[in-house]
Amino acid sequence: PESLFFSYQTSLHIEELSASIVRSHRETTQYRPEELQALRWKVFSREEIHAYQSKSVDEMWQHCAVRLTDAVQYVVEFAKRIPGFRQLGQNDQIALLKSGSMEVVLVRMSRMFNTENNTVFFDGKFAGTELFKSLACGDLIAALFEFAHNLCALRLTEQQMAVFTALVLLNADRPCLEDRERVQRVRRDVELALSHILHRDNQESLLHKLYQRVPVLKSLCALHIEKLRWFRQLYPLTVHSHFPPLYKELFGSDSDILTLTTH
Ligand SMILES: CCN1C(=O)COc2cc(N(CC(F)(F)F)S(=O)(=O)c3ccc(C)c(C)c3)ccc21
Repeated sequence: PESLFFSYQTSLHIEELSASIVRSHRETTQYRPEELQALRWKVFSREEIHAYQSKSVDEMWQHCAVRLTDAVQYVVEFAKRIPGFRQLGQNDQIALLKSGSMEVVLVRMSRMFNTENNTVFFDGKFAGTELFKSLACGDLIAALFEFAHNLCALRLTEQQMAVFTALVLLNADRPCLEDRERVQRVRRDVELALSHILHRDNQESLLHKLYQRVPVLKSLCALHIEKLRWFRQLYPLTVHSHFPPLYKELFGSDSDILTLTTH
């Protein structure tokens, strides 16, 4: 009957959509899970930790800003490969990336977390919270670790992570979107893909656990922006002349959207 054919067509489309998002995820993550697994016990020595802790606040912030910008660039690449994302208006693509890229970086950081010794992958090895002391934002670091730990504990597969991060980006409620309905239409198919994957993995319960963590993502990003404002007041020159342009454009207030639109 008609309905059977229709549902077959839809599920084929959803299967293809999931596969293409997972492929994009694999192509745009800096480290494969197996690489991180192999490195999981490479931790920093006391001397190395001391070296990081002796960096000045602005030096360590600059160091992290460069890494964060690098990670964001991969997220921009991932977004561009999500079917339907490129068909959105240019301004809407930028609005989604401006508000969502940090959230995706934070979700991806949970892949780089080792829950056994509470360390996160940083600069090639696994680091505990004490290494980031010179950032002088212990509350942000603690919140980052807490978030990464809780999400890592859900043991998402790469496929689940891939489709979940696509959903984080395709949020029709973001500020200053010109065509919300269009974003919602692209999002709907990705929502079907996530429930299809979770159903197939027999892990439907993960769906509400993931959605429960979205508000924490938002508060973490808000805390990051607040810290960045604090830092910018203390070290305006460092931000002005040493922070990557993409970082300032995404997280700074002066949003000249040049860097984001370079293909
Ligand atoms: C302080 C600004 N900041 C945040 O507020 C949100 O998270 C961040 C991540 C990253 N990098 C991870 C990335 F490269 F994936 F982005 S990191 O330099 O490797 C790193 C890894 C781990 C930690 C604990 C920190 C503190 C840094 C950089 C900056 C931030």
